[in-house]
Amino acid sequence: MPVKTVPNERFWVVAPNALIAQLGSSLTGLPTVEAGRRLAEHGPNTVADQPRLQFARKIGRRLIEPLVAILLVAAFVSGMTGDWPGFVIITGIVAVSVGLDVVQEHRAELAADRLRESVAVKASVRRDGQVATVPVEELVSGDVVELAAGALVPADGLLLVSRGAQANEALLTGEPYPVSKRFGACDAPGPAEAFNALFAGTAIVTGSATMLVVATGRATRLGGVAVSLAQRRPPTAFEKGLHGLGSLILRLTVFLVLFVLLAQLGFQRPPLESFLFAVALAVGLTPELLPMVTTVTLSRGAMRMARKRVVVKRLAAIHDLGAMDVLCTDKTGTLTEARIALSDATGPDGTASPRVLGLAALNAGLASGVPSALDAAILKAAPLTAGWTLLSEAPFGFERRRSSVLCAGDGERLMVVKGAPEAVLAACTATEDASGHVQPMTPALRASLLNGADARSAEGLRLLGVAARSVAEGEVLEGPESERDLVFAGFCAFLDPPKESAAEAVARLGALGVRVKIVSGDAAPVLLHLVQTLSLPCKGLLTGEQIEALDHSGLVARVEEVDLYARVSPDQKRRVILALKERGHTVGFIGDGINDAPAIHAADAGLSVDGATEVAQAAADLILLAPDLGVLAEGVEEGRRTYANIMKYVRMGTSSNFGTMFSMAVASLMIPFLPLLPAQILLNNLLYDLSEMGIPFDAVDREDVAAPHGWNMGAVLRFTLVMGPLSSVFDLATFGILLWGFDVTAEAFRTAWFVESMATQVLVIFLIRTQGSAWRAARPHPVLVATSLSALALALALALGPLAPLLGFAPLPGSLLAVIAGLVVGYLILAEVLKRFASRVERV
Ligand SMILES: Nc1ncnc2c1ncn2[C@@H]1O[C@H](COP(=O)(O)OP(=O)(O)OP(=O)(O)O)[C@@H](O)[C@H]1O
Ligand SMILES: [Mg+2]
Repeated sequence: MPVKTVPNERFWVVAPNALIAQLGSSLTGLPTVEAGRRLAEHGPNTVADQPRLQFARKIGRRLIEPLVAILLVAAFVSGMTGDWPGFVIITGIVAVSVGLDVVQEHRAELAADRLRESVAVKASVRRDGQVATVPVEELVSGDVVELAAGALVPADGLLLVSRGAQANEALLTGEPYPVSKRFGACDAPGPAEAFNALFAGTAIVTGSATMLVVATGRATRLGGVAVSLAQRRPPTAFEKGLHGLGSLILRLTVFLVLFVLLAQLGFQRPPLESFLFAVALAVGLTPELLPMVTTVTLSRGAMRMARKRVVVKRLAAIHDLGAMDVLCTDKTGTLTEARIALSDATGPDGTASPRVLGLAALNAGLASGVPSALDAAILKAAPLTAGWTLLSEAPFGFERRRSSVLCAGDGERLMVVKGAPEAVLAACTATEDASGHVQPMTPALRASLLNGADARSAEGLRLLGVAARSVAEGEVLEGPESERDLVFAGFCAFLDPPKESAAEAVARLGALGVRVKIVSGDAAPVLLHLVQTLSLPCKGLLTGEQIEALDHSGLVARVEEVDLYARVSPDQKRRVILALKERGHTVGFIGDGINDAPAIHAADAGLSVDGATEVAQAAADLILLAPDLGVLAEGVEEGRRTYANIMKYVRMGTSSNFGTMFSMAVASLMIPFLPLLPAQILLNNLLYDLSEMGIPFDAVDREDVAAPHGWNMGAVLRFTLVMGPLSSVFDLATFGILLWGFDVTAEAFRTAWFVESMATQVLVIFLIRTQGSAWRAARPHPVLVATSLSALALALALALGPLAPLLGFAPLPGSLLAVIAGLVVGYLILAEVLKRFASRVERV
């Protein structure tokens, strides 16, 4: 039977039964075979490109980069004019550098993708009449999926059942507040008003739902566009810095190259050769390996973090982790064991009360959706009494901090509410103790009950208030407004032991220059008790109420000295993060709940843990497979390591490489022939690039990981202004000695200079890679040693070996080689001395 799998654009106006029939499905879902067939026909439920396409696109993008395009033109011109060695070298260089770059980068990205897949989101779907868990990519239209609070909606679809479901559709409509989703007929003109439909990219924040999948992948409303928009983040300070440096180099290059070209033409040199020389200079000046070095370094960082059980979802977040100087965390699971157990249930008079526990169990057991940790603890202590049925419910909400059920059993109808003590007490008009003694609620009584709750919280117990009232036959639970006139029954108290290892982890982070702040929905006394038990170095306290009274600038003024935030709502968590960012901090946030997602998203480094709610995991950049703050300290060090290695490449590029190309430009104006042929410059550049392929693997110094760092343009410039000229001075000295000391031919001049500049450029990495004494630093990684030394050996072999005449090189006398060796050693000694001066301001 052919099924129409792309139905009506406005699918929500179609009656559910008709839509199910149209999609060839049923209430029990699709057969697995049929789902497989549809998956093969319509493709996976994803908006990302296939890897092969990405690869082709990457190569294409490289080839149209201006410099590469110019090189290809240059190769063509060389070929036309019969300069075959030039043609071969130029095309060879383009092929090798584009190839190396793309292959390395692509491999790195694939590896990172594989890691990411290990935390990919799964969906609960009805197949063959049973609920199965499949990766969201395998969903097809006609599937029937179950969605619980905290789930991301995996596709566009029609609601078949809603159990108090509310969705956050900010991505679709821009509306930040959750909207109610209900089953029923709807003739809304657009998706924003379609209360009976759910859309991919939005999230269920309360309640749960069953959905018939109507559209998947690119066929969804948000399709490719909005998803990628949502994933695009503003660049980090480091990325902006690199970009700024890139455009500075580009401008310098354009200036230098135009100047050289005009001067050459002014001297009436052959135009084609002058043009090629200028192009080669431009190629030599560009840090073309920077994207590759960045990606490979980051992806190696991601691999190493994976070994420590941290999955990196967004590669650049490793930098943010390294630059992070404030880490905000929620409490449960990171600072506590998250083994929540019921301690006791007491009536208003403080005596043990089985009735409170029974009511709490009704509330916890009858509520639909996944039970929360607190619910699970209640049900473990007191299983749900048989004979009660759920009539309706108002699921838990983090702003309201209460959850209610309306249920029937034992010949009566009851509304049972539980939640944060103050939130429950606010809706109570009386109290009732175990013996049935009812007392009207007075402000004094409420205050004394709250005081009692605070006192117990101060012992580290987590408290929930429980209240109920009987409900008349006709009355329904219409949502939070119905939670009124309640009779307070008592408290349930829970234990959640502090994690011993947390104290050490916080201390380690502190030693790395990362300040830890706790941002929790729990009550202030609980936080204070925790801080005391673990002796955490946290001071100051703000509660959600106090934050509510502050505007943004008021909060910005307070966040610096306050480390504890209690009873904060999801939006207030986000506000705290934004305020800290405004103070110039690089902020991390770690959390696992629906309530943490906005803050995770707002943070520079958003962190979550395995098993956290989907929305939290989706918002996170990094996911800890074990909820342990300790590995985070290692992640921070890893982030700083990648930064240090990328900076090695940047420093090399801006100083030694830049100096060499600069002196080449100057020399070309002072001598009657080209100091290096265009093809030789390109070869020089290619070998130099090869020598640096090992940088991402290199070890870094202790000092590089000791403190947070950010991009520092001043430091980069200072380093360049000291080290660049040093390299130029030695090049020009070589140039003088060659011309006046040895009176060499043009070919020998080029050979000598090629050898000298290769040796200085390649070897100086062993000095620049550390800011301390080269011989006392962490040992260079064998890969770096191998790439550097083999690039140098290859350079010497090409310049002095049998292929030399083909490349335009000539043999050199031994005395000249000895002089060159002396110059190289002199340069390295001076570089080692001057680098300290050059990088002094870099530690700020
Ligand atoms: N299932 C529930 N039913 C009723 N009330 C609840 C429920 N879950 C949480 N609450 C109330 O809402 C408050 C805030 O929730 P919760 O403590 O989970 O926030 P949080 O910010 O995630 O805390 P933490 O920092 O401990 O992770 C709780 O202290 C409790 O009073
Ligand atoms: Mg939490």
